Amino acid sequence: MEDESLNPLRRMSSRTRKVAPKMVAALTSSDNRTQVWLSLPLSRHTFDFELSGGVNRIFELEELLDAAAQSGVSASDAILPSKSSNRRSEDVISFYKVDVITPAQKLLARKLTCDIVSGKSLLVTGPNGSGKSSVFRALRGLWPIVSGRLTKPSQSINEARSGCGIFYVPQRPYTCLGTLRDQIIYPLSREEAEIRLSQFHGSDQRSDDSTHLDMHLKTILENVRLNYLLEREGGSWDANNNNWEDVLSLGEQQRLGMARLFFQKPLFGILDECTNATSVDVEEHLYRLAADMGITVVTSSQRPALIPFHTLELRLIDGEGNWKLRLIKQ
Ligand SMILES: Nc1ncnc2c1ncn2[C@@H]1O[C@H](COP(=O)(O)OP(=O)(O)OP(=O)(O)O)[C@@H](O)[C@H]1O
Repeated sequence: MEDESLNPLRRMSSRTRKVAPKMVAALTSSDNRTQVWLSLPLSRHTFDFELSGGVNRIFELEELLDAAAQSGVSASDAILPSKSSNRRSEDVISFYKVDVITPAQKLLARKLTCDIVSGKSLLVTGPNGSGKSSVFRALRGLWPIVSGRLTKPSQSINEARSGCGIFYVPQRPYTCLGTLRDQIIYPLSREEAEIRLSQFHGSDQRSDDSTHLDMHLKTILENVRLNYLLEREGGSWDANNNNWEDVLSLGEQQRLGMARLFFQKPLFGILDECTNATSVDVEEHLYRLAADMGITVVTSSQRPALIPFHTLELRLIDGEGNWKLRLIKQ
């Protein structure tokens, strides 16, 4: 277990935690970083903590600046950890010096350092076998982080959006046993989905929740251009097909995967080549929807058409540990 007393950032007072990002911001825009840090007004009470935390943050900042210089990205815009003083840990996925290593001990990304901030989507690119999916495996916790630090929003319900923090959509979504409705609300049960939906709208309309849910799902189905599925099932959400995987094409399954994303409406959507079997125009439409819904996407894809939907590109160069960050747009 981590000894909290050894971590100066954890030892900071809540006031200091609020102030620290501002200091880092001030530090960033200054040539004389240490001087700017120490010139901030600090009360006697918190000075020791702030100084020890500050020294560590200076070291971290310098390492991040080095990483930015190596990667050719404008550090202030892309990878600095706390540019906005308002940023909450729930609003960012942060890789800090993470070594992405396969279970066979092959190093795919060395000291990966990158902040994915809410509103700034990331596109992960690279040749076959370079480690794109592996970065996602590390992000999902399927592979342990043995070196470096990965922080991300909790999966639990986010008080601001009533959705989950992160939702993962794989290339081939799992089709569950059950009704057409179940295919969209998976992994939630119908009751959980009804509760989730009433939370989305902050409503008390529990009496007609089931109708409300089905109407909402119909809109989502239309959005992912699968409304004909409902018609095909005679308009019944309770249509129960035990072999959805055999009945649906891969492109349809992928659009169902995106329907799940839109139902969950998370802060971050992790999209692992999950639209590559759809046509480019449908794919673009789906990404526009995600942006309109305020979902920040982390995408693995080789399709150039998706570049404009992202702020940053993480390129895994060779599957030998080398990577590069590129700012696509501000
Ligand atoms: N469980 C595993 N154990 C050992 N090696 C693995 C494992 N999973 C993946 N790898 C290896 O890690 C490397 C990166 O795989 P990954 O699936 O991340 O590549 P990718 O960039 O997503 O490839 P593609 O573009 O083909 O989907 C490959 O050489 C792969 O064989």
